[in-house]
Amino acid sequence: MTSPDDRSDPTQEPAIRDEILRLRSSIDNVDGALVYLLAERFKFTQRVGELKAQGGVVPADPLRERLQIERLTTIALEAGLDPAFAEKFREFIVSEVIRHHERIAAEHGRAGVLDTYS
Ligand SMILES: C=C(O[C@@H]1C=C(C(=O)O)C=C[C@H]1O)C(=O)O
Repeated sequence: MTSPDDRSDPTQEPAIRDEILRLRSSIDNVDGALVYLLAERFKFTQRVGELKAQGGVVPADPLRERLQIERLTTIALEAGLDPAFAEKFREFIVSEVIRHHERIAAEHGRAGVLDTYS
């Protein structure tokens, strides 16, 4: 099977080129897995957002986030990943989730107003 990276030929030296292309194929697999995992994570957080809106719970949960940071810092250190990078990545995703939850809460609020007057 060809990978999109086969079109980008990094060098004429066959041994080096072949290893880079093999590595890129594995990188493509990891990137694909990350996208699938993120899609699954957003499905779960979407449902949490709906439940929070129903239950009148605010979107952000700083205590839960502190526990996530502690846990992910430990895992990053064990895995040999820079924990500062792991935290930047977590924060990037969670801030997007909170934006989604704010939107769900606003929509829920509007639906509530419509219910009241319908
Ligand atoms: C998903 C939640 O809402 C927010 C998003 C979080 C996340 O994406 O992991 C964690 C805590 C909250 O700030 C939650 O409370 O579990």
